[in-house]
Amino acid sequence: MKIALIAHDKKKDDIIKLATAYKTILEKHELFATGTTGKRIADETGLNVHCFKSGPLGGDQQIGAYISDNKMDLVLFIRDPLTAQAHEPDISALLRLSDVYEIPLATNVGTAEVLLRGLDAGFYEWRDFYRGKDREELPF
Ligand SMILES: O=C(CO)COP(=O)(O)O
Repeated sequence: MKIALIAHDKKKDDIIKLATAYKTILEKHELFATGTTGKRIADETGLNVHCFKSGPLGGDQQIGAYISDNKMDLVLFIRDPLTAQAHEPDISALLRLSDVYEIPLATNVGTAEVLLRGLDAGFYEWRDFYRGKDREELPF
């Protein structure tokens, strides 16, 4: 599965803890991230992460493009709900596209843990079926 990992600045320590705790699950998958989040995860956990641009410079949009191309299976976006973000429209667009394409999306660590455990238990095997199919072939 292709997994996107994103965290706002005040949540970066939380996503490092999450990635460390679930490293044995995450390392079985292909990991993507916005720039700063991805660099920290790679440096601090040793996981292999493909880094897009930093979020404020277009990284959220790049992940959104992957979703719309049916090339992302899961989004773990640990958001900071208490700080205004200059690139809020990009964030909203990413969340919206996750919903448009029915991609499982966590916006906090609690949900991210449930999704990672569900992933490891095989709950997302339906994504293997739909990945690579054209938009017209999808059921939504
Ligand atoms: O701002 C972000 C997501 O909206 C995260 O971007 P960085 O990982 O580059 O800090």
